[in-house]
Amino acid sequence: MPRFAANLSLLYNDVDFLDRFAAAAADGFLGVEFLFPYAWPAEQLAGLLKAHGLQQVLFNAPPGDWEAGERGLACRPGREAEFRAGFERALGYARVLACPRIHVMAGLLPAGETRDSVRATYVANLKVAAALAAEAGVDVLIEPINERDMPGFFLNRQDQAHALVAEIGAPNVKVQMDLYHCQIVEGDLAMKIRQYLPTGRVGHFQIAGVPERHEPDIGEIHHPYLFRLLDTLGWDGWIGCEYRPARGSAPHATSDGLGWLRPWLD
Ligand SMILES: O=C(O)[C@@H](O)C(=O)CO
Ligand SMILES: [Mg+2]
Repeated sequence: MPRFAANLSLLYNDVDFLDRFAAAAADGFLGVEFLFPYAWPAEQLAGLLKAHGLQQVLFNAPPGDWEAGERGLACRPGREAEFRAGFERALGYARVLACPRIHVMAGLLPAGETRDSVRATYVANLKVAAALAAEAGVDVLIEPINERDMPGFFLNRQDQAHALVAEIGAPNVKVQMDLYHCQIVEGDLAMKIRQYLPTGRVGHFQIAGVPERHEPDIGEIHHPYLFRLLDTLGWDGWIGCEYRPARGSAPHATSDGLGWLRPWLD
């Protein structure tokens, strides 16, 4: 049976961030993920996880200046020291939160650069992150993201991600297979899962309805088929619920829209 984690950056966003842990636990989630924890002390977040019986399953390394539009530093030549310092900060949080994986966002292509011209920078940065993470027993995840949501993002396709994982050559670097992005960029989700899951190089899944990124039962993907497929293929990791709730009304919009999840929680 798939295990579902609530993405606390997108779900329960009609309550304060620190109240989302309790809300997720009350809805039956056993795991949570979020984008960035850095506005709060790690110990405070660890206390909330413990109080509500939750596991932290994923969060992101610092992405550079998010407010200024940056979406990761890994592919940015000249930012290597900042990338490393940010990743070390993330590892500190991972230790306190007992979180076994960190997502490293690739970043936007700098003006005048191409995917080929920044590839060596990206690979070198990921090798550094992988070595640091290995000492802490943590996996480093890389996520292909669609360019409608993030124009100019370096990493967009599953085949590109798996080729990079092979080139980086570290056992703790894996792909974060977000089926929402995968559907928008490539489609053919079931066949992609069948192709990549047996490689052992998929470290996490995420889901949302396509194209609006609302609940998984809104839109063009039939998720129950994919959940059964993941079960059949023996996936025992997590599926992050990373969508913007569209049903119900505040302060219960997320809970009101969880009808799709209930059959899978038993
Ligand atoms: O899919 C996404 O957008 C996220 O998983 C992420 O980490 C970057 O926003
Ligand atoms: Mg995602």
